[in-house]
Parts: sequence; C-alpha cells; structure tokens
Amino acid sequence: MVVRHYLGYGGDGTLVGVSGSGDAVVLRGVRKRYGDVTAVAGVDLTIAAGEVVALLGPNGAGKSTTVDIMVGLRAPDAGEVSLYGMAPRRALDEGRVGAVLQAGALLPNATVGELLRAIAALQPHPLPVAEVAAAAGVSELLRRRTDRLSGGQQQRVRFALALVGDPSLLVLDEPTAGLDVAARRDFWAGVRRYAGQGRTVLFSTHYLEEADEVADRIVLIDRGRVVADGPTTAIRAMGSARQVRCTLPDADPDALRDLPGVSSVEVHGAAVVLRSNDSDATLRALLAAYPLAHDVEVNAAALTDAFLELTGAEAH
Ligand SMILES: Nc1ncnc2c1ncn2[C@@H]1O[C@H](COP(=O)(O)OP(=O)(O)OP(=O)(O)O)[C@@H](O)[C@H]1O
Repeated sequence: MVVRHYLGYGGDGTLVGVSGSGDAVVLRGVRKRYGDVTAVAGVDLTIAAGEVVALLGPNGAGKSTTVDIMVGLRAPDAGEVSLYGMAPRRALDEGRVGAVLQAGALLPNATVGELLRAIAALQPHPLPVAEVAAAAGVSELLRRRTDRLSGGQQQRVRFALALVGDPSLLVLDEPTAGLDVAARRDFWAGVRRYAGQGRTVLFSTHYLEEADEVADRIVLIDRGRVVADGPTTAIRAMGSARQVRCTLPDADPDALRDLPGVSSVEVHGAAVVLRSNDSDATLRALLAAYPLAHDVEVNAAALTDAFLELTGAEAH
C-alpha cells in the first residue's frame, strides 16, 4: 500500500504533518439505478488525501447518489467503493469520515452542546467539544436548543457534528443549499480552516462560485457520468477561453460566427457577445470587418461557460 505524507498548516498557523495510507476515496465503475432512472452511470473517482474536491453538476446529475454511495448510505448496483482502503461503513465506524448530508433533522429537545457531547461519546477518538464548536463557529450556540436555530446555524451545527470524530475525510452534500450569502461565507470559512490542516474534503454543489472559490479540483458530473475532472483552473480553461463584447448596430450573427476562433454568438440589439478560443484573432478580424464596432471588451470566460459547454445544460 502506498503511504503518502502531506504537509498543511494547523489552525494556529503551525506546519503540521498529516500522514495517510493510500487514497482517501476510490470509486471504481460505480452504478446506481432507481427503477428506470440511471442516477449513476459508471463513475470512477480517486481522491488523494489532502485534496479539496468539488463534485459539481446540475440538478439530478447524480451528485447526492454518488455521495450517499461513498459514505455507505446506499449500496451501488455495481462497482467498488473504498475509503482509506476500507468499506465505507468501516471507515465511518473508525471515525475516519465525517459527513454533512442533505438536511436530516437535528435531534430536537436537546441543546447544541448536549447533542455534540452525545455524538462525541460514540466516537472512537473524539475531539474536545469546545474545540469543535470553535472550529465550526457554534461556540455561542452551545446552550441553544437545536430546534431554535436558523438554517445557517443548523448547518454549522451539522458541520460540528461531522468534525467531532476528528475525521480525516469530510464529505458534504450541498451543504449550503438554501443559505444566504453571509451564512454560506461563514460555513465555508469553517471548511477552509479544516482543509487547511491538510485534511481531505469532498463537497457537492451546483454553485459554480463555491467550486471555484473553495475547491482545488473540480469533478464535473452530468447525467451520472464524470464529464470533466481536473484542477479548478484547468476546468475553467476548458470552456471557451474568452468573451469578446462590443457594441455593433445591425450585426449579422451568421457573419460574426464565421470570424476566426468564434464558438458562439449572442446578439441583443446592438450588444454583441462572442465566445472565442482565440480572442486575438477574433478581435483583429472583428475590427477589420466592422470598423463601426466600439466599446470592445475582452474578458476571461467564467467558469459558468465551461460548465454549460461541458454539460450542455441550460443556465440555472
Ligand atoms: N430515491 C430515489 N428514487 C428514485 N429516483 C431517484 C431517487 N433519488 C434520486 N433519484 C433520481 O436519480 C437522479 C440523480 O439524483 P441525485 O439526487 O443523485 O442528483 P443530484 O445531482 O444530487 O441532484 P440535486 O442537485 O438536484 O440534488 C435524478 O434523476 C433523480 O430524480
């Protein structure tokens, strides 16, 4: 078995060594159907210890099913899953994995502190509750009842519950769905602190900005398959590299589409947006053919473009 060593920064800024044996996650040929619906159509995925990976895809892409299979909540119809070389259930029992899955209710009639202590007592190597509460940003909530929390507070409590077993791998299924911008920012700040200790994080999302800001690798999933997998910067570059915008009255979309490098054309009145794989060539040809074009701008294409292009999805 391969043994790798990773370096990361501890929460207090000190350099810490985290050693892990083998890969954190290995999925091989995983498939799952629900009746006639193929939710996961053969997913292969290996995540090395220390990676922060976003599983990104549109609604119904198969993200939750993949995550549920990964943490042993569902059995695949075919394929193999291992976490640290073990069956998922065993890795969970050993406290190697913490998960925040799609909204299950928190135990009612208990305070956050009571709930955290109860779950900590079940863990083979729990962290001190005060430490976990601070890491997840719930120190102020320990005496609050779980049924009196806002959505963002509830998610931070779920995050604390996932951390209390001191897991090496954290799996988060759309953890910020339904949260406002401030609550999302707070949640990801906690996840970044955890990831900064050299631990492994896999989260699913359909928020492109979250994948872009939080993950160092994106696995793009669509209709149950991995359609792209690579560093965030590389995934972004897979879309049309640039947008060329200009103002051009009476533009003919078909003629614009014939310009060199152009992969798509949008015309809204006099506003023209070209997507181009070679913006220099596009720009030269545009200005030569249309001297009246003005207010010309060239922008890096957003990750959204790469995403839509690769999945053929409609804009959300
Ligand atoms: N329990 C179930 N029974 C039947 N079909 C299901 C079930 N769970 C999911 N599906 C279907 O499987 C497909 C994949 O669903 P899944 O929830 O894994 O996707 P997702 O990418 O997580 O979507 P979302 O972003 O909307 O949560 C969808 O077509 C969905 O309708």
